[in-house]
Order: sequence, then structure tokens, then C-alpha cells
Amino acid sequence: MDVVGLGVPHLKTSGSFIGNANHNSSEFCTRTTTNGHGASITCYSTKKSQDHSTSLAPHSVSLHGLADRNGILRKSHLLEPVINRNPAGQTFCSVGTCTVGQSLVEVPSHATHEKVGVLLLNLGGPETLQDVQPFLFNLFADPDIIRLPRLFRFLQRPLAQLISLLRAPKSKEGYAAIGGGSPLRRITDEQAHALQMVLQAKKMHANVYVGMRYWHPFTEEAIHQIKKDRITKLVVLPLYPQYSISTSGSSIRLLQSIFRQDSYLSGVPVSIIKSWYRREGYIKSMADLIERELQIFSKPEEVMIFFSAHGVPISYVEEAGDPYRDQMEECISLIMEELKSRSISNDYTLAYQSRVGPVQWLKPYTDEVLVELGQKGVKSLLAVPVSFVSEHIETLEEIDMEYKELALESGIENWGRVPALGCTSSFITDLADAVIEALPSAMSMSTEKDSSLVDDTDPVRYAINLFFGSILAFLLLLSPKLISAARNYLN
Ligand SMILES: C=CC1=C(C)c2cc3[nH]c(cc4nc(cc5[nH]c(cc1n2)c(C)c5CCC(=O)O)C(CCC(=O)O)=C4C)c(C)c3C=C
Ligand SMILES: [Fe+2]
Repeated sequence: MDVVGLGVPHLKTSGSFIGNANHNSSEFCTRTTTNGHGASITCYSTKKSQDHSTSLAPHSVSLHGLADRNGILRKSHLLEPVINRNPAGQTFCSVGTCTVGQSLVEVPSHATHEKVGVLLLNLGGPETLQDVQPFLFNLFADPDIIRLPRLFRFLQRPLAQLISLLRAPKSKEGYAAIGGGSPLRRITDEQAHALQMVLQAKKMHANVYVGMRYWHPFTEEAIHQIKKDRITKLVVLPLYPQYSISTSGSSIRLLQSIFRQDSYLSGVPVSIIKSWYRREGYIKSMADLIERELQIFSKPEEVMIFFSAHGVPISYVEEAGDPYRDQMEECISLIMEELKSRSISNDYTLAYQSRVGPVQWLKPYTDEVLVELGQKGVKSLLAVPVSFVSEHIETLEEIDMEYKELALESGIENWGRVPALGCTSSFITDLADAVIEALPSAMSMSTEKDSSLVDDTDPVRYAINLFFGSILAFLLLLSPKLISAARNYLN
């Protein structure tokens, strides 16, 4: 209704006016939404201007809280003051939808008595060369990375030990070439900080945590802190735009198993953003980066846009139903559509990089396509890493060094590479919007036990498994197929 007769003739709300919160001051409250427990109340303090008309001036403060069924807003239910501006920076409104002047203003209804947490999930990377082998062990010990039949699960850790030892020298070379360690922790911390700042600017006060799957700060460490901070609502945001069983899937499964076994955490409403590659803000941010890098070439329209995504074994997609390839292809189409709307219609292609081990991975392979393109006479190429939003070993070493060298050897003359999104402000703003949009759908995780989890807590059982597992792994490694597998991990 129109809120008139209060000296605020231009203010309307979608709910009903319920009276002054404080008769001695120029504050009033409106009931803007109702729920099962009462009404959601917005209070405004008004300001008298020089011509004695009363308005909600730009520096006015809105208060909001939950009223009881009779519409009485108790002091204990009053939440922190909130100032919300419309895009013109002039409108003040709080919970619900309010109309000020002619414009509708939607305001997220996050109650500030809640302690909101945002957990960013990422892969993690070794910070020093000494960390490389134990990091690789954690990675290969993950049943979502090396998927053994259930019967052979007891081999997971001995096999991880073996493969990590075999792989470590090659990995170390790569990390040494990019300065002796992964930049992932630093960049993810910067993204977390930037996200917290943007959320704050959008009036959502949240603690942002980083939980890595295979190195510090481990997901378990982040969750420990979340508990310590008594977070009451959590948004989980994996920093992978597209979902894969091996990345977001693995982190989410770990999270679920921890939450289900903890009485406090199992009651915390959680909202998980499984993938977000369709978001307009992300697509536009990627298109901005590509558009900018194209300008560096002398003939931008002749450049082949080469999307290079981290691969997964093909069995993930074709047997386990991983949506990764479909999502990747759709993501690339959306980016190209956005570029087309900006009159950029370059040729483009998608290939998959970073395969490890003896099995077939998603095709075509980046290295093979680069050679083919060179042979076909492509002279200018812009590489676009698309499965990850930070610089890491596979952009800094594999693309910038190995693939660049291969491309130049194959006849490509002009090479460029789009940087990872990192802390690009349009991107971080979009992540903040994703978090705000996800918050209302937060729900408690079930307390049921995940039967797929292997119980590693019994030390005797663990020792027996380790002993027999090592022998079996050793014997298996003597078979020709596994010898060739081992060679593949080494190279
Ligand atoms: C979307 C991104 C990623 C997918 C999918 C993915 C699957 C996947 N990875 C391996 C094996 C390794 N990955 C390694 C490093 C690594 N992987 C990703 C991302 C994805 N992995 C990132 C961002 C990183 C780098 C972290 C850093 O330190 O900068 C490594 C270690 C490096 C190396 O030795 O090459 C391995 C090994 C598998 C087997 C897999 C799918 C099953
Ligand atoms: Fe990987």
C-alpha cells in the first residue's frame, strides 16, 4: 500500500504499514512479508529536509527484524541497521520488496542475526617441492580420482603411495619451473577476501572460508573454523565452473560425510552451488578477457580461439555419468554466443589437457590438436584455459611452456593466452550474486551415514589392509599393463 499521512508521501511498500516503532522519533515500521512465525518488519528513520517535507534521505538507516503474530517488533528481534541503495544510490529499504518513488527495489531477506559462512572449495596445491609427493598421495588416495571397484578399495592407499612416488619427480619439475610451488592457496585466499568485501558492499555480512581437497588449508580445517565461529547458515561454492565427479563432486562428498557425522553441522542449513558456468556474469567476464587478448594480435579476426579444458578419464563421462563434458561444451557455446553478440566471430575449438595414467581421457587431446592446427596452416592462436579460475601449474607450466613450445614448433607463429579470472571484479561480483541467490535455499544435510565411506579409523584393519594391499599392488605392478601404467604416470 501507499504509505501516506506520515510525511513520507512517496514511499510504498508491498506489505502494510503497522505503525511507529518509536513515537518519540521519526521512525516507522512496515510489515513487508509474513511467514509462519510472524511478520517481517522494516523500520525506517526519516529525515526532514529544508523545505520541511520528510523523506527517506540517502543517509537514512533502515532497521529490520521479525515481529510476532501481533505485529509487535521486540527490541531483541531487531536486527542490525541496514542501508540499501538502489542503483542510483538513493533508495532505502530493507527486508522484502519496497517501492520508493516509481521504482521497485528487491532486497535479499538474509536475517543478520544469522552468522552466514561461505565455503570456497578448491583442489589445493603443494607450496614447496617437499609437499609434492604427499600432495600427490592425497590426490591419488581419493576414490573419486582413482576409481577402483569396491572390492579393490583396500588397495587405494597403497596404490596412491606407489603412484605418488612414481609421479613425484615429474610433478616436481613442473612446480620447480613455476617458482617451486603452486600459487593456488595465495590466489584462492585473495578471491575469498575479495568475495567477502563484495558481499559486505552488498550488505551481506559473511565469513568466507577456503577448504582445499588435497592440501592446506584442508576442507577439514575450514570446517573446524566454521564450527568454532558458530556459523548458522552456509553457502558452499566450489571454484570449478563446471561440475565433475573428480573435482566438485569429490569435495562435496567429503563435505557431506563430515556434516552427517557431526551433530552441530548436521543441523546447519547448507546451500551448495554445484556448478555455475551458465551465469551471465561468468560468461561475460570470460568474454571480456578473450576480447581484450584478441586485441593484442595484429589481425584479431584471424586468431583461432583455442579453449583448453582439464581432461577427465572418458569412463567418468561414459560410464559414471559425469556431466563434465556436456557442461564444458555448453559453456564454450555460451562464451562464443556472447562474443558473437559483440561482433566477434572467430573460429574456435575445444580440446582437453593434462591427462595422467594409462586410460583413455576426454578427446581431442590438446597437444594433438595443436600439432594438427599447425599443420593445417593456422598461424595465430589464443589459448583459453576454461575449467579453472586461478592460475596454476597447468596454465603456468603446461600451457605457457609446453604447449606454447609445441605450437610454435608446429607452425603456429603468433601465440597468446587468456589469463585465469582470478580476482577480476566482474567475476567476483557475479560470485557474490550467486552466493546471495543461493542462501535462501539452504537446507540441513541429512544425518544418515554414507555407506560408501570406507572406515579407516580401525588401526588394526588399516595395518592389515596396508600390508596385504602393498603386496598385491606390487604384484599387480609386475603385470605388463600396470608397468605401462606406471610409465605413463612417470611421463
Ligand atoms: C577442472 C579441473 C580439474 C579436473 C577435472 C581434474 C581432474 C583430474 N586431475 C588429475 C590428476 C592431477 N591433477 C593435478 C593438478 C591439478 N588438477 C587441477 C584441476 C583438475 N583436475 C588443478 C587446478 C591442478 C593443479 C594444482 C596446482 O598445484 O597448481 C595433478 C598434479 C600436477 C601434476 O603432476 O600434473 C595431478 C596428478 C586426475 C587423475 C583427474 C581426474 C580423474
Ligand atoms: Fe587435475
